[in-house]
This record gives sequence, structure tokens and C-alpha cells, in this order.
Amino acid sequence: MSHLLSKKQTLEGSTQTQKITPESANWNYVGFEAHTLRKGETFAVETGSNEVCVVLLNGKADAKTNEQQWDNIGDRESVFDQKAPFAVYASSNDCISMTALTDIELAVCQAPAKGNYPARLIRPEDCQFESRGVGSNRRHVCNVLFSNLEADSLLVCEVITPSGNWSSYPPHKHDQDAAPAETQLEETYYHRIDPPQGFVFQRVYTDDRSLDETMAVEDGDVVMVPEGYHPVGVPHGYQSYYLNVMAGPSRNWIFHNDKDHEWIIERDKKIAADQ
Ligand SMILES: O=C(O)C[C@@H](O)[C@H](O)C(=O)CO
Repeated sequence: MSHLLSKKQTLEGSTQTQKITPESANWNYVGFEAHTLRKGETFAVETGSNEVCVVLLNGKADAKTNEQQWDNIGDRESVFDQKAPFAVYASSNDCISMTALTDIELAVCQAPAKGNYPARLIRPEDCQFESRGVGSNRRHVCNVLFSNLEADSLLVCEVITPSGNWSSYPPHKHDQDAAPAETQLEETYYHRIDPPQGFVFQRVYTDDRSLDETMAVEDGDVVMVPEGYHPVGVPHGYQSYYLNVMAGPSRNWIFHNDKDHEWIIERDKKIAADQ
């Protein structure tokens, strides 16, 4: 199995289904966890030296940080509901906890803090929807903690890719700290698939092919992208959701397209203009 693929785990007595740390991923910035909680259970994360964004992927919960509390948040039964999520952000030396009012699923997104931003609730109306691409490259992005909201390093977004379509495509990368041409951002993909027996394909590759992994990804798996291009293809009959967490030396998503496939962007611009 690829070292970039983390399979979903279900451990007796544990809420945790995924755990990626900078140490386990052999990188410097991004941490990611996924948890499923039964109604009545509580999850808490100490932020330590990180800033943390806990995204309530589905279900309802009471949420709090050391100084604030938000009751009865959550308005999605599934990540495929076509609604933006609720999320809670806190910077260093705080604690985020959520108590499940229904069965819930949480994504815990982490990156180093500078301590600049106060704890806050991110509501669906704070998120930003954007659809990208044409034809079989059409996909729908929800920016949760991206250019819509400030943070020290964390970038968090959700992407729905319809059946038969491609996303993160044409392939792009962001592995050079060379703004304004490109920025360096590590990235995790937390994949969910509808219906859940489906699978998607994700390739992670560099120009010189010293890294070139193509993975069959199943529901609940995480793909780590330390560098390189990282397109996703979704088979007919299945819908894909993924949650991206990115962080790096600067909080700015500037990507570089794979030159071999850039012609597709020009052709698609022409198609869109002709429509
Ligand atoms: O546009 C998309 O298909 C989503 C991607 O941009 C995804 O968020 C990503 O690859 C970020 O680098």
C-alpha cells in the first residue's frame, strides 16, 4: 500500500477513525483527525501550540472553547447534503470540545499557530461556495476557512465531485515556497464516497516522477500530499466528497499547473465562452 494512503480505522472504544500528525506524515505543518461520536459522547482537543478548526461534518452538537459556548449547532445529515458545515476555530492554548446531540462525525484540522486570531464559530453563512470547471471537470467547492476567513496557517475547504467527474484537475501542485509564482502547502484529503462501497482514484506525482503513486481510495481514507500534482477521478455511479486541509510557510494558495495538461484549461475556457 502507498505510504501516502491512510486507511480508515475503527478501533473498539475509540471515536478516532483517522490520525495524521506532522511526525507520521514526515512533514512540518498539517495535522488531521477524523472522529465519529455516538449521541451523548464528548470529544475534546487541546490546541497546544496549534491553531485548530473542528469541522462538524454531520449531525448536531453543543460546542465550546475555554471562553465561549455555542449550543445546538449543525444542520447536515450527510456531507453530501449540499449545505456548508458549522465549524469551531481556536488558536493556541485553548480547548475545543463538542458533545454529540445526535450521532456525529468530526474533522480536526491542525497547523502551527502564531496566536493571532480569537476563537470563533464558523457558520454556514461564513463559508463560500464556488463551482469550478466545465463538463466532466465540474466540481463544487465550499471554502470553510480559506480566503473567506482569517487564520495563521490553516486552509480548509470541502469539494464535491459528481459521478464520472474529475477534480483537482487539470493537475496542479503547490510545493515551492516561491510566491508569487507558487506557494508551498502540505495537504490532506479526507475522502467520503456516496454510496460508501465506492472508490475513487487519486494520483500524486512530481515532474521527475521520483514520486508517482496512484491510489484506489475508499470511504474514510486519507491521502497525504507532501508535494506534487494530485488529481482525483471519480468512477461512474459514485459521488465524491473530500475535505482538504492545507498549511505551509505562508497562508496563500498559489498553485502551478502541470504544463503537459494546461491545454485543457485553454480549451475549456473557449467552451465556457461559447456557451
Ligand atoms: O478545484 C478543485 O478541484 C479542488 C482542489 O483545488 C483542491 O482543493 C486542491 O487540490 C487544493 O490544492
